[in-house]
Amino acid sequence: MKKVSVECKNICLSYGNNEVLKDINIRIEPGEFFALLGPSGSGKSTLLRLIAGFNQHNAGQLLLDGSDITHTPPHKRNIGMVFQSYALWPHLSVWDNVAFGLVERKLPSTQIKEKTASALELVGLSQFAKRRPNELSGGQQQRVALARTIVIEPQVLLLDEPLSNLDKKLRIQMRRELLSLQRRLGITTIFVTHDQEEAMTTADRMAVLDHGIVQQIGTPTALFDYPVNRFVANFVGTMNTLEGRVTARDASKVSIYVDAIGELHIPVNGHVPEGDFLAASFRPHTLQIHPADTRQDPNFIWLPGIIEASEFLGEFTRYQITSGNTLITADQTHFSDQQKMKAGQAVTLALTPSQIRLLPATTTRIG
Ligand SMILES: Nc1ncnc2c1ncn2[C@@H]1O[C@H](COP(=O)(O)OP(=O)(O)OP(=O)(O)O)[C@@H](O)[C@H]1O
Repeated sequence: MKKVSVECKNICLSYGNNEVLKDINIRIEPGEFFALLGPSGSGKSTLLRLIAGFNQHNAGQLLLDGSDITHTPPHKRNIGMVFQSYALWPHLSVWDNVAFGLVERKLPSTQIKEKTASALELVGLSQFAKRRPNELSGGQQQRVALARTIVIEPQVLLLDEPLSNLDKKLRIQMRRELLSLQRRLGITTIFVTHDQEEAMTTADRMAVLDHGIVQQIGTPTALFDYPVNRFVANFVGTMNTLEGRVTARDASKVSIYVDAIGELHIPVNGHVPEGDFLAASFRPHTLQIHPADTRQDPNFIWLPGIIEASEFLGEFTRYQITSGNTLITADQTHFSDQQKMKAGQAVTLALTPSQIRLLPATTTRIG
């Protein structure tokens, strides 16, 4: 099957006065597994339904393999969609649910038989063909919904929170299955989720949406390592930020003055936003906690801290530490009970300069 691209160009959609999608520009490459990630109400499902043809945009273009499909009705788009609720026919067997789209398209019965059998085999449900949906587990129903969609051989597969009805263990298993199926079929797939772990573990690339605006598009690693703002940074993980007033900037470093801490000199590493205030941002795993009297290696940026609380999470311990006026999260591995820091203990935090990102600050005035 030919792999196709999907492109949204300057797409806007409003419900009355409510602008739900604002100037969306995304290009999804042929064969890509692409996630739309964002909080509830950010417009993910609206965008997916628009690609399927169930919603109509007010402005912009929607291109499938380079051709504008804005005015093509849903059934002529060759796009398959799996709904969050699965939307299976309760009175039909698994076999008839999967064969439904082929019967509707009036395919010869031998082809219906062949294609239905192979779709069921693909999702590992051949032995359940005679059952009704209510005689299946959630994960099995989800596979029927997938088989029913891929049996018609769409050029694009749309998945609206397909795993949200499953418990955590099954969700992890199903997302692996989904990814392996997508890889075997090579079908361009767009996947809506509000679960960052789901998006990060499966997507080739993803777009983070907030209030109908695309905040950033990129690979999971790029979004985690180089978020463009604090919304993206915190949506794909935990990010510490120290906001400060810019005191100097040149091509190689930016200095900011942070209240109750002092001046920090941060090497330029990637894009530096404009503005008089910036947020020095760093992930919890990039920090090291040392006793307060440690000799301070000039290759690190050192911050004073007081341990507030700790949580043992098995593979690491998460510490909450006050530094200046800010609460900082630091993750540390391999602490024995003896080495564990206690609440109230004075410590020094070592920050690796290359791991610090400069992001726009939320405040324009400090103090
Ligand atoms: N048919 C509709 N009529 C009017 N407003 C709508 C309609 N469908 C969605 N909206 C509004 O559009 C916005 C985006 O909704 P959408 O369902 O796309 O968000 P979402 O990111 O998919 O959220 P969730 O994760 O909760 O499904 C919301 O403010 C919602 O209330």
